[in-house]
Amino acid sequence: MLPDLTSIGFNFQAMGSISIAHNITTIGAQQQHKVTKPLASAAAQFPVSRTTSFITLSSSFASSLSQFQTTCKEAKHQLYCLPTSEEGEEEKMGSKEGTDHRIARISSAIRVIPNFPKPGILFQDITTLLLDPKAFKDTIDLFVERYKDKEISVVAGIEARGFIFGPPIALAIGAKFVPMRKPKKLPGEVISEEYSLEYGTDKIEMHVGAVEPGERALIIDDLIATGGTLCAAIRLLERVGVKVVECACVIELPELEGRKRLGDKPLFVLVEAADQI
Ligand SMILES: O=P(O)(O)OC[C@H]1O[C@H](OP(=O)(O)OP(=O)(O)O)[C@H](O)[C@@H]1O
Ligand SMILES: Nc1ncnc2[nH]cnc12
Repeated sequence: MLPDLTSIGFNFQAMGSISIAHNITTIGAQQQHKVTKPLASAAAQFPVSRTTSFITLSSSFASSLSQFQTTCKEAKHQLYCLPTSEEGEEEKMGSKEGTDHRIARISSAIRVIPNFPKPGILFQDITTLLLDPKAFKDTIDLFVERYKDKEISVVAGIEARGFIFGPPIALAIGAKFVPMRKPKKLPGEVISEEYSLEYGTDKIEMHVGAVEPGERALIIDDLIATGGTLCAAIRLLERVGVKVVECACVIELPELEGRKRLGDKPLFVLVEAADQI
């Protein structure tokens, strides 16, 4: 059953607050994210569970309703709604409210494609986030705001999607960018680490000499699933004496418990994907 989003939006505005929740059992595959707890005042107001998803009631959401209808799938989710501010009004950089709006926009710009690349995988597609320059910029800004004063000299980006988010962050915080690539892509001498994935195994490599012992690194990727990729990246950097200050991803798949695999290495994410079933 498809919810009446127009009326939710109306009630929402009338209440002038975000403290409204609707039990809705149908959710579009495109809106299956929730805002992570440290960043969301909304999350603080609601008992956020794994089966909670946020959507943004915006004109872009409304216009994607027909697509929403075609991609709808049965899922036992509770749907919480965050209001969007008017264009231009949400630049309260650094304020909690401004941050929440940015996170909500980022979350709703990520598309979820079921059964890609294999049956049973809910693929978190960040290419739609890149189509929204505001959401893309907000993504980079949130990372830059967090890391600009942490004396990071290396941003290590993981192939392929870490190459999209890593370089603008590196430039903004005055750090070098080091690509961590799939096997046989780097032309120089490399060191490598193997890892297992949600769907297979792989290896990452880094150029010898790209980093110096004692440097402080931030590792960037689009997503953490099992955490195997990030663990391999951490091992690779630590082998050559680099301190990994933190790992950062746009999306976390919490049910795969990759965060646990990282042990005490800090992980910062912007949105958590709803359950992968
Ligand atoms: O936490 P994990 O279970 O290790 O999985 C996360 C990794 O999986 C995806 O990349 P993928 O291996 O699909 O490679 P690609 O970006 O080159 O397509 C994603 O971009 C991460 O790098
Ligand atoms: N569900 C998923 N979506 C996108 N990238 C992934 N990498 C591993 N699992 C993924």
